Amino acid sequence: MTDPVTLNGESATGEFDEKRAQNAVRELLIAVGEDPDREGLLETPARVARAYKEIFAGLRQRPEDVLTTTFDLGHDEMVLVKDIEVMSQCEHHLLPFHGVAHVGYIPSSSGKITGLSKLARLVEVFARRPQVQERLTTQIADSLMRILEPRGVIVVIECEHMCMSLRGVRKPGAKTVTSAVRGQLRDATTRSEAMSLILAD
Ligand SMILES: Nc1nc2c(ncn2[C@@H]2O[C@H](COP(=O)(O)OP(=O)(O)OP(=O)(O)O)[C@@H](O)[C@H]2O)c(=O)[nH]1
Ligand SMILES: [Zn+2]
Repeated sequence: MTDPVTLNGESATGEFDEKRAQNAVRELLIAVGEDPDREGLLETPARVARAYKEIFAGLRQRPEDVLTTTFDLGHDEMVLVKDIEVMSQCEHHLLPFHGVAHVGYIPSSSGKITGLSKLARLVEVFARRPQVQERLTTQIADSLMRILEPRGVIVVIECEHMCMSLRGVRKPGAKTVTSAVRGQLRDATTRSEAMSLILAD
């Protein structure tokens, strides 16, 4: 069940209307001057609808759904997963932005931790929505803080935006770096320890 509170906007439903998506793609093809009834395009509205369902699947997932496995290992020092591949869609142009996310946290004093893969799954939940990179970064950090109750969180994301490469200003290769730092990771020493781990090869 989708919890609208975790969605990007208050009136978003998270529901996927396949027929409506197909009609919209057909309309778009006509709008760009194509013939949606030519053979090569006959299946395109259905294919694009299925593709959109997949790339926006995060609208039907909650962070709680993926941060399920937690265990108390008594490890209360920093855990950092680096270079998690990010593929998201910019909400301004519905074009991809892609790159990597680095997600780290300092567990609660009881040592409550989650599975490493769950951090990558968490990135997916928020990446598979119409996004801006800043919100993607803060949503990951804030949901980790809320669900895992760690002493601190750091999320750094580096992405190239197709809307800047393919069109508009046309600057391929430009990277946008965003960060969200919470709790004890805001302290200068811990933060620089995390940053040196992130920057190390
Ligand atoms: N802050 C932020 N901006 C983004 C992101 N993705 C795309 N944008 C920017 O959103 C802006 C939208 O600007 P507009 O002037 O409304 O749109 P536009 O005429 O298509 O802009 P240009 O890309 O400059 O041609 C652009 O500057 C994009 O680079 C993002 O994740 N975060
Ligand atoms: Zn864009």
